Amino acid sequence: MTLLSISKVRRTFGDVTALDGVSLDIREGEFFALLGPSGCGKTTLLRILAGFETLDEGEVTLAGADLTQVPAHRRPINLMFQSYALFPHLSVAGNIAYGLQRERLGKAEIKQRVDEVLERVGLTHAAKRRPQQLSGGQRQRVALARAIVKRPRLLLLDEPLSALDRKVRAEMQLWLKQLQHEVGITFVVVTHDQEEAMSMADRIAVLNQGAVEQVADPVTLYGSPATHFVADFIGANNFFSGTAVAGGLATDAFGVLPARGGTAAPGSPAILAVRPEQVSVSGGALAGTVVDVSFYGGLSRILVATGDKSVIVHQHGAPRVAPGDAVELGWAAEDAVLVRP
Ligand SMILES: Nc1ncnc2c1ncn2[C@@H]1O[C@H](COP(=O)(O)OP(=O)(O)OP(=O)(O)O)[C@@H](O)[C@H]1O
Repeated sequence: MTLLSISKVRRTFGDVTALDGVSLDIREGEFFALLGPSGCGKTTLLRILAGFETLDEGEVTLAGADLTQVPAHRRPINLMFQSYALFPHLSVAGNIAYGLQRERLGKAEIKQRVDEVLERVGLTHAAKRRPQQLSGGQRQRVALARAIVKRPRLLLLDEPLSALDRKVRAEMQLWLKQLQHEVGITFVVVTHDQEEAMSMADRIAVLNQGAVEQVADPVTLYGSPATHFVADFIGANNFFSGTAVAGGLATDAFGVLPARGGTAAPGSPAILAVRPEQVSVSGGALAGTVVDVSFYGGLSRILVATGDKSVIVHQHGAPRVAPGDAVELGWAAEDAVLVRP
């Protein structure tokens, strides 16, 4: 069931078009990510949903009711900022209780809800501590506790993990996803980090220059990107340009390269995208020379020169080629996809 419906939303700032007719449907209970590079408009969209920003055109409804006329504090929506902005003079429990106290709930109910949420985020033992006595990951969990204790219908998270270091971030990604499934609140997270979006979200909208390029689940986005931008933004990829034909892409330099049809119409200009892990180094039709090999433990990254192009190949485990080796690059047609330029 659709919880949040965003329809043809436009927002300009002077001559900058931050949102250029964005339409999205977000389902009840979903973990949804808005992903895109800096400046693509994702924060503006989040702020519109939260009620801190107005729109020029378009509609936003929550459970069928117009949201745009509802002031920020009356919306059943909570926004968790990038900087968690915890009150330094309040304890962890005090920080979490704050919003409920402002709603003038009874003491007993506040205590019960705070205790429940503390347990949910694994911070019962730290209830009396001050924010500055916590680690970055723990502070993050307090901020989340504070947001979910109010039981919003929709929780908006702006780059929620960006303040954390890499290792803690990876743990928090898993934790956040579990938490979301447990509490069942619809999450909309803004991020420019494609790995973060891929690992957490049920569905992702990829934004580029104020417009939605594609909305899909992570596996579909990775395996069947609709556009060159999506294929490039998500994960590593190799690209060839040419004309879509039956069975692949016609190129000037390499003849017809095998690929599935994807989103490119036959006869039209198209880009072939093939993931490095789908490219093999023997038995293919593209003659090349290994230029560089790097080993990353579980993965080897091999750079091959063919014609005037460099192709990246990933091999599982230790490399099985060395610089200077002659190779024959190839891939199966179903492992490459034609996308719109
Ligand atoms: N209040 C404002 N006044 C003028 N321009 C703005 C304002 N807010 C946003 N913009 C512009 O609108 C565009 C989209 O900004 P937005 O903050 O939504 O992007 P973003 O994808 O969230 O980027 P980032 O990841 O860097 O925060 C940018 O070009 C930005 O400079």
